[in-house]
Amino acid sequence: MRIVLTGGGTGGHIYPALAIGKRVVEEDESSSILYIGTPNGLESRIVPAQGIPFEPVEITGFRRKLSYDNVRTILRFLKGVRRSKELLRTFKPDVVVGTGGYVCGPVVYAAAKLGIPTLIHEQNADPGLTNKFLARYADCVAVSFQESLPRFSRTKRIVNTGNPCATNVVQASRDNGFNSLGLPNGSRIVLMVGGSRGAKAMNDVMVDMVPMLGRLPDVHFVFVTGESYYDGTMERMKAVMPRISNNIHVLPYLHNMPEVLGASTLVVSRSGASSLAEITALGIPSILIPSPNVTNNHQEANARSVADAGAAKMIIERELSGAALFELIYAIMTDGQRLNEMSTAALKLGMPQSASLIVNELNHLIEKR
Ligand SMILES: CC(=O)N[C@H]1[C@@H](OP(=O)(O)OP(=O)(O)OC[C@H]2O[C@@H](n3ccc(=O)[nH]c3=O)[C@H](O)[C@@H]2O)O[C@H](CO)[C@@H](O)[C@@H]1O
Repeated sequence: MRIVLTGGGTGGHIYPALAIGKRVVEEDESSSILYIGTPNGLESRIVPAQGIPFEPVEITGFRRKLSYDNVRTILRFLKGVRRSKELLRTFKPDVVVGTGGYVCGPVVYAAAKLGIPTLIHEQNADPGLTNKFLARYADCVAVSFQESLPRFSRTKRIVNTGNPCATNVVQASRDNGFNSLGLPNGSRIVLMVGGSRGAKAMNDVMVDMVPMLGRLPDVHFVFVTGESYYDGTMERMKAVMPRISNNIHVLPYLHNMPEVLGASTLVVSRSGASSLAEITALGIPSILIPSPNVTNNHQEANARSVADAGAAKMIIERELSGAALFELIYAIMTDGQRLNEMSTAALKLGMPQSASLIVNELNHLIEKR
């Protein structure tokens, strides 16, 4: 298969695209991938580092209010469409896949106008602006949450495929997760992580909880602060407890997140779409603290969907405190039946086969052409 992937801005748009590319190559080694992204976005570093050919297209986003910048954005969009058409005519893909972010706009639109089959993937329960615009041009919209199906009514085909990041985590080794933390297999782990960049509000609460954690002596707490917050958080923890106990493990970032997730009993997390797909695919009970700093508060919609199914408890950031979070962790970790019930509910939502479902859709689109 010759496939163009496009998506960018945050890891939340890039990792699903890469997971789809990985599955395409697993199914057919002779496949060729071209990734089209913005020249300065995160994708311009992540994608070439994985050995995938990358071509840039300049684009900026629309402002939600009427402004002169929007005129410039439209002109840049049209230029982006011309550039995308050149790249597509040269690469001659069988199919084009967009996973959200502004850059998808010109690329998927250009592909549709050239008659190349297109699929867009929406990660969030509340769809993004670019995907809403592209939905009427794409041949297929793949969503990750059941409740976003009605949000794409003017689409040729719509399917719930889940988020392909889920496929990566179920392939990972749980034993490696314990080993990498230096813990015996089967240790009970509470993993707390504030998304790919860390979250100050969650780090503040980690510090507040340090003196309380002795109440759960058989539990290991793995606190992931985010690279930029690590030094400050460590300093504050040491001020509270000069010799941090052996059951507290503080790390700036986890490069083997799928393995550590596999080893975790409970996860306390932001509710970014990929994180939720990973947690549910593994059937891990969770406490979700949505980031209030995202468009349309979409992390709360993501979290609500998982909490309503009984797989998670949600705490709104303004109601977050060390004491409140610890009481909830304590209640869940000391109630085996509740852990089992939450785990079963999470597994029901999880879609570990997501990447194959999407690649099947791509094969259908190509056959139909
Ligand atoms: C702040 C922000 O705008 N977040 C948005 C961003 O997600 P953002 O990229 O912040 O978060 P996601 O939860 O979607 O993805 C994070 C990814 O990073 C990985 N990870 C994280 C920490 C770590 O130490 N190691 C590691 O590997 C996770 O396993 C996951 O695969 O795009 C998502 C998809 O549109 C949205 O739902 C989020 O609301």
